[in-house]
Amino acid sequence: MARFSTQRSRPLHATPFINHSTTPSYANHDTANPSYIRKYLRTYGLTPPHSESYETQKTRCLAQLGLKNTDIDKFQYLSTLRKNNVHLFYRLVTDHLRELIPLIYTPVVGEACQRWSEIYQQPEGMYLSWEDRGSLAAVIANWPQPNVEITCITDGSRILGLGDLGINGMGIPIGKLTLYTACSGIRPEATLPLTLDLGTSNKTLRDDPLYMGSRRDKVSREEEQEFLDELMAALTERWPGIVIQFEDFKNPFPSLERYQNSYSCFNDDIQGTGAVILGGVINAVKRSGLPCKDHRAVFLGAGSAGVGVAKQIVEFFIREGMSEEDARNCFNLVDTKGLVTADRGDKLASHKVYFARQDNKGQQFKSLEEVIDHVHPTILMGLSTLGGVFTPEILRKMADWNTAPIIFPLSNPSSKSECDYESAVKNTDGRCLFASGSPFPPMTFTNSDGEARTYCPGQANNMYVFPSIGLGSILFKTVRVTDSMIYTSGEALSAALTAEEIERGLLYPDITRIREVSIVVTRMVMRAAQADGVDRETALRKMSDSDLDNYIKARMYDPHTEVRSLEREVGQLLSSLGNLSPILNGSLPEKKPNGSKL
Ligand SMILES: NC(=O)C1=CN([C@@H]2O[C@H](COP(=O)(O)OP(=O)(O)OC[C@H]3O[C@@H](n4cnc5c(N)ncnc54)[C@H](O)[C@@H]3O)[C@@H](O)[C@H]2O)C=CC1
Ligand SMILES: CC(=O)C(=O)O
Ligand SMILES: [Mg+2]
Repeated sequence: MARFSTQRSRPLHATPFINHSTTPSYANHDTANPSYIRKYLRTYGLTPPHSESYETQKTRCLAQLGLKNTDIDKFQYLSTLRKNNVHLFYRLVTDHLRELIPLIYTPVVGEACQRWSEIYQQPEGMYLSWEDRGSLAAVIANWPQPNVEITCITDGSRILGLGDLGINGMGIPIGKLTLYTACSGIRPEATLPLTLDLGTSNKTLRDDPLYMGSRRDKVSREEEQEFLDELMAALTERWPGIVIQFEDFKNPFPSLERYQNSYSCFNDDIQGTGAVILGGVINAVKRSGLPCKDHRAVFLGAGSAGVGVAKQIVEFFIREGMSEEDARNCFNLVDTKGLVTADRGDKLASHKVYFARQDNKGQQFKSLEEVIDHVHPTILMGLSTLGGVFTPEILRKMADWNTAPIIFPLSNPSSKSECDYESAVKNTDGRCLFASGSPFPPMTFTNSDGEARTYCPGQANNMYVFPSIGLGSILFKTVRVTDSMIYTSGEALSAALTAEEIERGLLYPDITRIREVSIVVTRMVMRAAQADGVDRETALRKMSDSDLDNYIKARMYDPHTEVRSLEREVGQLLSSLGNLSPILNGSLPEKKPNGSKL
């Protein structure tokens, strides 16, 4: 009798039943599997006998999660669940996005990275070291999943606002890729978390006996570039068309410039952040009642995120009818030396030059307070990693000068947020248009007119766009990720709010709708790719919007239907062999080569 093939057709490429210690167990021992599936998977007898419902599994998981005392315990519980029963993990996450995203992503992933050496339990993702240069393709060949479609790469040198954490930054690619799966349905086995061990400037880590990376100081910029050149070639050689997301590199501008026209890649901190903040700002500007030309923005932080965000908003102001010069003049960027001006006396990093003020008449403004008093901003953005720096005094000034001040403290994790929601609401009498990088809870507040209501903060985090940029690029097999694809993702996000969400005063869609929003944002990203001629799946071009939405939805991994589709596929396979009934009623007719009768 023919042996059953273990290969199944998949919406996105996959080889499901590889059981390798570094990958989640796709041949999972799911207690929901009916007995004939267990027999097919050869897991019969390896799990408790009763085939239980997802509701029962969920009850148990949530109860176990509830028994964990700390956020890190919860983070670890969820990591283990992802490893042991990947479909159950994603069923749980997609059903409880609001509660679970903060545990698998910011803020808790920040603490997890800080304590990675201490809490490490199991391999997830790949580590590539400086010593591996020259052999990166051979090391990458060790990754057991054959059909990777997207990778997220960090060198750990700027993890959230927590500085250089070396290879302990691995929590970030894992967390980001988990969101790719949860939010836009890229199959879990098609994702590759990648951390580069290129040394660390963090001496405390190098001296820590538990640290698991190399003890060398960070390699030079030239060495890093040489390494990345080899890495990009090796990744695309093994997985042609792979989408490559750069994450949390200190000064990632040179790499983006170097690779963006020759690979399907993007930098999430510059571009993803730029797009997501664009989305919120489009809505906030509308809500503020002021035309673009009357806005004045102060950005604390002129790094990857600050400059990336400012550039996207300049583009928005231009599209709203302003000249580029007028649009650029709405922006005032502040770094450690104060307001970025052309005549400040220091050599500006090249990414800051575009925004250097020329109209300061020789005057220099050294502190945020001085800049604020000089500019009287309508928009205050924080991308500085400086927790609490938007003081009550600064917030009150924003409220004095503006009917609806736009205040976005965007640094992560929560401890680095430039202010919290409560302070922003209280010090602006509830009038601020607010969004933060890490989540804050809603609050009730009674304003000076005696009106009490519930206020809901926005979460302005690139998680609203990168999953769609990635999925759109994968589905269209784009040759590169264009500026227009990035801009369009933010614009599409801004338009994705429902009437009810607008009524509630939200600037971003409710997080519980993220999968639904991702379909629309993905479609718009694909349309932008199509307009730029960078798509390779040309058959999709002719689809109407609704057909394309249906196509995207059908291609998205859905953990809830995964067990059902497995049942269907096994059923079809067995019935096509004309041999269904003996399997379904519990016994395979022939002895298997490994001696098992099951
Ligand atoms: N909400 C979101 O989706 C995102 C948030 N971020 C957050 O933004 C923050 C910054 O990220 P990057 O721009 O990539 O980092 P970066 O290191 O490139 O830039 C940080 C900037 O802050 C400035 N800065 C630092 N200390 C300062 C001080 N004492 N006074 C004035 N300026 C100071 C630096 O001069 C630099 O311009 C991080 O906390 C990160 O977590 C980054 C990407 C996405
Ligand atoms: C969200 C993100 O990418 C960051 O904080 O770096
Ligand atoms: Mg980041």
